[in-house]
Amino acid sequence: MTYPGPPRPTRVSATPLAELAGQLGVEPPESTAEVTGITHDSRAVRPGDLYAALPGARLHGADFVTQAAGLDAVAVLTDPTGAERAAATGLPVLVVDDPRGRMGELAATIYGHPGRDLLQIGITGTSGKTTTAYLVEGGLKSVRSTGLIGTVEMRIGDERIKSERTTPEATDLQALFAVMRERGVEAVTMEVSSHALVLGRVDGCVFDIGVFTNLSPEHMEFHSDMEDYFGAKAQLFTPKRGKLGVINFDDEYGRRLVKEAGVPVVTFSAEGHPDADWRAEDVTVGPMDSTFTVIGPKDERITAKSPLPGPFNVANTLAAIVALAVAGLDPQVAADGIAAVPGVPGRLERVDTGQPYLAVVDYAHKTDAVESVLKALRKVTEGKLHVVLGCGGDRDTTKRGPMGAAVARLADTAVLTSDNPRSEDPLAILAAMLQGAASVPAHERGEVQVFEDRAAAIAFAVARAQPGDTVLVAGKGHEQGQDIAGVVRPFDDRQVLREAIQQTQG
Ligand SMILES: CC(=O)N[C@H]1[C@@H](OP(=O)(O)OP(=O)(O)OC[C@H]2O[C@@H](n3ccc(=O)[nH]c3=O)[C@H](O)[C@@H]2O)O[C@H](CO)[C@@H](O)[C@@H]1O[C@H](C)C(=O)N[C@@H](C)C(=O)N[C@H](CCC(=O)O)C(=O)O
Ligand SMILES: Nc1ncnc2c1ncn2[C@@H]1O[C@H](COP(=O)(O)OP(=O)(O)OP(=O)(O)O)[C@@H](O)[C@H]1O
Repeated sequence: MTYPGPPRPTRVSATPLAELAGQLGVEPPESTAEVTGITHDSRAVRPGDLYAALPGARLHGADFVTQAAGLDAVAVLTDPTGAERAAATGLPVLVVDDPRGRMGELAATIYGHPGRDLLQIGITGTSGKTTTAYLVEGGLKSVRSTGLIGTVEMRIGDERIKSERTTPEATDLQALFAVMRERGVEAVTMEVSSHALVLGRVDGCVFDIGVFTNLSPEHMEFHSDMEDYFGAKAQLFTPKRGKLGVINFDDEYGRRLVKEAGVPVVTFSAEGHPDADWRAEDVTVGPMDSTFTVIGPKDERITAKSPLPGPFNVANTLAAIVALAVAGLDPQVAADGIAAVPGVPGRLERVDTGQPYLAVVDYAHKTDAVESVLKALRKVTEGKLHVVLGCGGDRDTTKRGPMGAAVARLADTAVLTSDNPRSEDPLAILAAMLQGAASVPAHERGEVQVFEDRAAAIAFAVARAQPGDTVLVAGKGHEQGQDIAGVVRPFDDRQVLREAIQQTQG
């Protein structure tokens, strides 16, 4: 299948290859080639592109130069190990030690620094990036033409494009910014993952506002330890990447970031901490939303509503209001726009077929998120809490035990099941979760069941539900596939849950 890549701008002025060589500080090749685009993926090459042939963990882009040349790339950027293969195509080649680390700045040049014409708001943190991004976009919408980039989708105004990952590669990101600029977008809100910060995906960006939500153990297959993870996130709050930070004062790592950030910061506290610049007070948590008052540094008093349940969504909502306030919006206008957001796909998304109990799908797939969402639902459920949960394969293995323990402790019925086992044996993943569940003392533990088949697990949880109970299907959220042994089969928790409920309704 051809990888289509992201949308591309229709108007790009050509950049002489020699100018790009000058930018990289390498000898200009004997070529009059002019570059009108850039991609790191041979399948996405368009005529006039510079093809960045990158060394990867599995492959080397230089193995695909023939395809790139066949699609009319005009030159290749690569590292010394790819140089010979690239030169064999006859195309001019630019060689640098770290092409991945240089392609962001080249992409920004090739597309004419589109980010400079956009208000850029970047959101980072372990949990809450997607939710906060949707809330910021919702608050901005009534006053600016907006773009959104994140895990669920990319939006250019009203056009929606499926996302491949949380933060696109730099070549795709700069092209996307250029398309946004071309279509009159004024402000872009995007999620900035720690992978993106480490792998140079946001090179070429200087965010007007960076938002930090929180930090807890995650991605330990990628980061050596929490210091490394924190260091990656902190990059967004250096002059190279950002101008101003909006930081969660309730989070331990947030308070540390306040001291270590290299840019001015503004703090917020959903717990009403008096030392925070902006704080939430008089919080009333309802079953599906929360209301509160925001107190600002100049004694502003804003009436706010989080359109999603749970105390953590008060924090996400407050973060969004503060980000927009420091961007110059009237905070009450921002809060009103946010209150009207109809929901965020797969984030505490309700499935309602008229059943006498609450049924929700959520993307919680990290220990901290699982704990937050289960505690939040504990508060709103009138009856028992039945939870379906799995852990992904080929990802951070350290969270399997803690997630099993968390669900065993906080749910009345914990139904452990598969969640993208990928190349791993689903039963081995489940065994690790079960071990965690078994570590919870029997008197603190709910019923624990195991179903390798996710649809069977969902049906079991639904069969347990009584009027007033809550069924949570956690982990996949908006996702529409289940990766078993490298084959992605269609699977949408929302649909499977709906069908399971309907079956019980006869
Ligand atoms: C660790 C990581 O992020 N790896 C990314 C990296 O992989 P890699 O450098 O090892 O690439 P590779 O597969 O060896 O291929 C080498 C090169 O050959 C190129 N290639 C390959 C095949 C081909 O036909 N033609 C071609 O040109 C590839 O585009 C690549 O440039 O570059 C690839 C190309 O862009 C990415 O697809 C890949 O993301 C993988 C799939 C991934 O799963 N990343 C996840 C972990 C990720 O980035 N997650 C974050 C965080 C999400 C969160 O917060 O939870 C995200 O931002 O999404
Ligand atoms: N501020 C928060 N604190 C703790 N948990 C949260 C917070 N916001 C959301 N969550 C929980 O984490 C899940 C993921 O939320 P969201 O998608 O907004 O975060 P994310 O940072 O984009 O996550 P990911 O990196 O996994 O895509 C939600 O479904 C919810 O259960």
